[in-house]
Amino acid sequence: MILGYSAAQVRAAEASLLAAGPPAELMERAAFALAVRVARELRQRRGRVAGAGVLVLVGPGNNGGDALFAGAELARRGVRVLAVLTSSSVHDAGLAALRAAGGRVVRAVDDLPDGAVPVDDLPDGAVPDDDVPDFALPDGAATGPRWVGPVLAGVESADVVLDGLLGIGARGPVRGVAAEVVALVAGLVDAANAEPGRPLVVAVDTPSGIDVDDGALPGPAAAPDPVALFGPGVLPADLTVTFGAAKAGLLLPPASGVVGMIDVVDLGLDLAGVVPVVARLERSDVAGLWPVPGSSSHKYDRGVLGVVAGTPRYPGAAVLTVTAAVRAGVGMVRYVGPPGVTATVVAARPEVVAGYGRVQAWVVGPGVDPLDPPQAAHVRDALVAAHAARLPVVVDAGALDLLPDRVDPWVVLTPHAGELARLLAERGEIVERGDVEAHPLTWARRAHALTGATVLLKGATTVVVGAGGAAYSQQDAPAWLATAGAGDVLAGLLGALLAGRSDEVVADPTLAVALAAAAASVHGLAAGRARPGGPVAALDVADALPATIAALLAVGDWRA
Ligand SMILES: NC(=O)C1=CN([C@@H]2O[C@H](COP(=O)(O)OP(=O)(O)OC[C@H]3O[C@@H](n4cnc5c(N)ncnc54)[C@H](OP(=O)(O)O)[C@@H]3O)[C@@H](O)[C@H]2O)[C@@H](O)CC1
Ligand SMILES: [K+]
Repeated sequence: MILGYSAAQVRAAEASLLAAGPPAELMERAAFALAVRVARELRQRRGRVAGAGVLVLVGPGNNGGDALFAGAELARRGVRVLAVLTSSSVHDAGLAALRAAGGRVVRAVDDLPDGAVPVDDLPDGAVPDDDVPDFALPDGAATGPRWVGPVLAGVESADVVLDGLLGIGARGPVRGVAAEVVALVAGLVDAANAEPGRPLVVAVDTPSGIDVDDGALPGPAAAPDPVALFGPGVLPADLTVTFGAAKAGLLLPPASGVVGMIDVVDLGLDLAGVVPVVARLERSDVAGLWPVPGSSSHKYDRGVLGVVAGTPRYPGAAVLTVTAAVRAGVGMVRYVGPPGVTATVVAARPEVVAGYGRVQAWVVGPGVDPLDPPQAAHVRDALVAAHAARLPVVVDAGALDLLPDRVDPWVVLTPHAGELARLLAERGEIVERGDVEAHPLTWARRAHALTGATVLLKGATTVVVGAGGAAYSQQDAPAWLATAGAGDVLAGLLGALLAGRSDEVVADPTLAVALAAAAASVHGLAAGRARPGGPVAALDVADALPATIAALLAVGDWRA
């Protein structure tokens, strides 16, 4: 499990370590680990470290200090290091170390005296002069500040760009020259995306331009400058090397989309007893949550799932939901719907039993039109019956419009951003889809507070919140999974999980939150397994569930 903490939690945990030893020691350890990680990337990309090019973007604080010390270590290993300073004062000891190791420095500050050259500190003989090459400005940038040329050349000749502009001290959108550097470098890297030699962007602790605590992207979303050269207010990373513990913002959307791989450097922080802001389940965690039948299990204790899904207009949603539940290993499915849809469902899945009966959990809503009286009545009946019998329910799609004001915490809502905005607006909040997308954790929490339900907010990164403040973020799905019917499969899969552990979920509703996160994870993994690297249809995802679950459980066994 990856645990994501707030900047304040990390600083508090660091305080005791800082009190125990010299303050520079932590930074040296962080920087050394970062340099080793970058060296590994360079070796993989080029076969050797010496002779590689690394561009280091340096901000005013300790994040810049980390980057400078790492740059120094890389320079000692024969890497051509060019540091871009975005502030008139940077970490002194880090800068001295970089200079001593033969690194070169460009000052990207607006207050250069007339006639000053932005490149300084070229140690005699340490680096050939042509290492900071001609600064040909592209069209449209000819009037840009003088540092633009060296930065352009630096990006062009870099194997790795190290983003040490801002870490956990960042507040709001990137300001000043650093914002221009972010925009320029992000634009250049993006433009080079299709090229084989595009530099790898490694974020130091966090990508600059994200909100470290809630994963928001407070800067401009697109080019602030009409010249296409300049990009957005964040520098997307391929790899984030984060120190001490993962920061919550790395796990939370939308920032989770710009952090790349996450590597946590252990600094020996003591976070015991500190409740993380958000958690991400890894495969072994999901395996541990899965209800696995024992030798004496029968279909009833494996869970019976009631499903109210589909209408004559959307029969496919019912087929997808029950197929996913059956494929996920539920003991039995009871389907409730109009006769024509029932016939289609039973033809597709002969295991399904039609009509009401005893169940351990419900899924209501996939493919249901809330204005379709018979199915809307079934949804309402199921919600009432589930509340009376204390049974978990997945409330999806059309059933979200039929939700009572308050529900039990073992009721799991599965909206996407637009549906969540509508649900919140109906409860008096002034919020639109874009607001939910910009601050998904905040609005999912609000929906939980207003309704009492566990809330699974679907997206490229899925956020789940619920009882006790528990929050998860899962990012296991390929982009191809954004396809019709994928939500129906998720609802059926989650229903199977809740039915399999129904009593435990009601006894401890935080389990509903974890199981919803597990379902989101398996959903994404199954999509990847169904059609690796290519388009995937919803039914393919459902069909890939048994093999996906088997592979997860094999990992679980191996770890045990
Ligand atoms: N603590 C530890 O033990 C360890 C910490 N470590 C490292 O330290 C990092 C934290 O360092 P930090 O506290 O110096 O903050 P950092 O992120 O460098 O930025 C602060 C500077 O940025 C400025 N600034 C703020 N917002 C801005 C914006 N939007 N746009 C532009 N500027 C902005 C802000 O200015 P101010 O707002 O104060 O005017 C201030 O000058 C941490 O992420 C990790 O890398 C590791 O070495 C391990 C040990
Ligand atoms: K950074």
